[in-house]
Amino acid sequence: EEIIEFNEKMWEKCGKELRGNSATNPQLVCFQIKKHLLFRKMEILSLQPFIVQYHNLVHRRLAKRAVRESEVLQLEQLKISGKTETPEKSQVRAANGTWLMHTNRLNFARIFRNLQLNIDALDLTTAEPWQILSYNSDGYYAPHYDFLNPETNRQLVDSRGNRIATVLVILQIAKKGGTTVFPKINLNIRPKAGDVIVWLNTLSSGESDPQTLHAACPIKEGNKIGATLWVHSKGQELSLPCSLQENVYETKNFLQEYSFSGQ
Ligand SMILES: O=C(O)CCC(=O)C(=O)O
Ligand SMILES: [Fe+2]
Repeated sequence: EEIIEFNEKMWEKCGKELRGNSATNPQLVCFQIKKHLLFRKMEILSLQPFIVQYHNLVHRRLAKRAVRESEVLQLEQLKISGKTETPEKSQVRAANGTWLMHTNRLNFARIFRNLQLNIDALDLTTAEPWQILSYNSDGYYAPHYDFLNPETNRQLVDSRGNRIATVLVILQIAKKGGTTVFPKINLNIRPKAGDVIVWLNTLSSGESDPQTLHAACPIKEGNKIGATLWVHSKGQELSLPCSLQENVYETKNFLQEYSFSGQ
């Protein structure tokens, strides 16, 4: 991910939750999605960039189990490598992290299948392994773009395309702080455990969308755990809605991939 220069001012929007207003922007609505006799709530937080929040997509109990599974994982990882004795500390990210194959662990596999069933506009198998992030007190993820710089990630981008979308599963929220902030569009999301935030990283031209700059705000109290899938474009350019003007998918029409009823 492309890290931009770190700057404390970027945390300015981290305080209270910031959302668009559907009274002034009628496109910011909440849909009931019907799927397999279940209803899901999908709320549009922003159209450009396209950002949605699925409410309670992952059952509380499953989220808890995945947290427990990830704790064991991190211990295993420490033992295996034998050198990562302290949490990864860097200027850009102060969190513990680990990679995990999509379906290698029972509960993450369940979550993966659940996501794939519900987010059917994206082929999640193109995603990099789960990136599990555990933020302790004072932990954060500095403002960055998930979209890769093709110059410095040539091999990955050439073989799998770029990271068109990010799927962030909130497994546990911090007591205070730890919101997901998009400072350039005045969005500061305080999700619940079990919520899933999905956004597209590109403009309809396929270029990186500069408005997708985002961060995990510093944790003030408690411990936040999230699991990210960075979804690559390869093989699904044609399954995304297209624009007649350009030979690329049209993110504004992404919505039409969903079947929904009412508001
Ligand atoms: O934890 C968050 O709120 C943000 C995580 C993130 O930006 C990422 O995984 O790319
Ligand atoms: Fe990110």
